[in-house]
Amino acid sequence: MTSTQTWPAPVAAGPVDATVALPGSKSMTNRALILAALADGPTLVEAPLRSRDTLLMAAALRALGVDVEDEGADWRVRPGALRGPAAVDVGLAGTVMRFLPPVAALADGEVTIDGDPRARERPMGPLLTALHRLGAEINDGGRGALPFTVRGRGGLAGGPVTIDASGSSQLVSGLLLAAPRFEKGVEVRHEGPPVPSAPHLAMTVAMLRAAGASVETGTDLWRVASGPVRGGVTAIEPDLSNAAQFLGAALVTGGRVTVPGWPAETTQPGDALRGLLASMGAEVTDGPAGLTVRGTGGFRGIDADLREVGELTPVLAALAALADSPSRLTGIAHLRGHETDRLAALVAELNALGGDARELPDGLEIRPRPLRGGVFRTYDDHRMVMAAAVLGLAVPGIEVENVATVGKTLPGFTGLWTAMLEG
Ligand SMILES: O=C(O)C1=C[C@@H](OP(=O)(O)O)[C@@H](O)[C@H](O)C1
Ligand SMILES: C=C(OP(=O)(O)O)C(=O)O
Repeated sequence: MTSTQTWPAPVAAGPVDATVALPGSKSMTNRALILAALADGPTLVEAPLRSRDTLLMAAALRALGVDVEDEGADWRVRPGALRGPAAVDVGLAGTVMRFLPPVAALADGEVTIDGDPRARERPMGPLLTALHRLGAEINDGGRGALPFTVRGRGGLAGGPVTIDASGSSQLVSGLLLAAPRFEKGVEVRHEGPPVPSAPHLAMTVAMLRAAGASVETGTDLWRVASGPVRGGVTAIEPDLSNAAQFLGAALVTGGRVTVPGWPAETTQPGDALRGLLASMGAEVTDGPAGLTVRGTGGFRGIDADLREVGELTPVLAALAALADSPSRLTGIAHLRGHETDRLAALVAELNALGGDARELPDGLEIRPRPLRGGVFRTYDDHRMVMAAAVLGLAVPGIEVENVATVGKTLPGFTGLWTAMLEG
């Protein structure tokens, strides 16, 4: 997925004025696929995201015996008897590497699971230990990381388990999503520093309940009863985290961007953009046309705890570098285990353009300074491409390395970006 050519991030010629329709949510699409694979009948997944992360999930489920077929813009999923032998490639998708192994443990046969070199470094051990305690046989050579083999026996006992999910909420979501199919369901208790990404855990619970599962929650506690998973129709919302760079463009250029189809109620963390961009000085309005963000001229930095919405950090950091006052983004130590060490990558790339960013133990401090053009490295991280594009609106001469890596969640990004700038 790498290319040696860079992408010249376009400078905004003036205030943007655009409506940007966004493809489906990665997080909802990959949860919908897992639940559909475990259901007792077919599911129509409406308006799913088609990107590297979701195509890898679809391929992984097909390898286990699930039928995932295009039906126009939708996906029709027909569950089958889960079976190995199978080889699964998770790429660099956290959702695939954490949601698929519990499903593999329900299969009959061996499932080998591997991914990109960086995926082998992302937090995984607590999930493997938990699965082992719940009755799975996994051979990971003692590494607690990819690659590993799940020796599925056609079912899993389940029951109570304690896990340290401070490295990633997905370690919990993975256990919960497959749990209706465990013989005893599951009771997951978290022990350790705080679990990040609370909205994503709420999304897991909401989507399980919508599929008919019985879920109880407490503080750092989730209980899913054993029982059937219903098929039917699951509509995927637009990806609100992928709205960040487009709405941010309104702020940077003093323009206006509308995202149609913004849900009135949602568990997506991107919904927090409304408050975050407003506190930077944007005017945010909700109407029949969608969510509109208007930049009113200059904009200020923020002091924000992003623990719940960590995936918004790269774009917010780019905005912070262009703001009128300093920013502190905290609660995000776990971003060191994302697609790349995002704290280190953002500091390195902002400072290479003349910026003043530094790492905090759990975040970033960014002081706006005049920036210059240069090559912006993206570390196989889709959100580094998005951050670079935001900077490029105001800073001439930014050349984005390996722009294709944005296809992890938004393959049409450069087209959408150019169309937004053209109005
Ligand atoms: O469950 C999910 O769909 C996600 C959870 C979050 O992971 P972490 O809790 O590891 O940050 C988020 O950053 C990721 O983009 C998607
Ligand atoms: C952290 C992210 O992805 P993943 O699902 O791979 O964890 C992200 O999309 O910002």
